[in-house]
Amino acid sequence: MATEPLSQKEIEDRLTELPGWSLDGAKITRTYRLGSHFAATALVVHIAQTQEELNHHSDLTLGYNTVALAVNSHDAGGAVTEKDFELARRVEALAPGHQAS
Ligand SMILES: C[C@H](O)[C@H](O)[C@H]1CNC2=NC(N)=NC(=O)C2=N1
Repeated sequence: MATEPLSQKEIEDRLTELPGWSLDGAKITRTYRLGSHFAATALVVHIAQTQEELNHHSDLTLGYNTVALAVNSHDAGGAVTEKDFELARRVEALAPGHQAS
């Protein structure tokens, strides 16, 4: 079930498959660096579309040329679930198209 809390080991195992992602407190996080503020803003819009499709939403932070995500599952009491990793994988798949690193 995608909304079951994952164990620490399950989280760590999944993070090994997601370079750049880490566990920060109770959320999985990643910061992308872009070539400009406009490029970072465009990535935010694309991520927002994806989050709406998944009905799963991160805390998105737009910097000068960075986009940071931090996510866990409210419906699971703030635990990390498979839905968080589904979002992370979808963002990892779309980020290269934005020349995000
Ligand atoms: C009512 C709505 O479907 C739920 O609140 C969705 C929306 N987006 C969500 N986002 C996150 N990160 N966790 C959730 O549990 C969640 N649930």
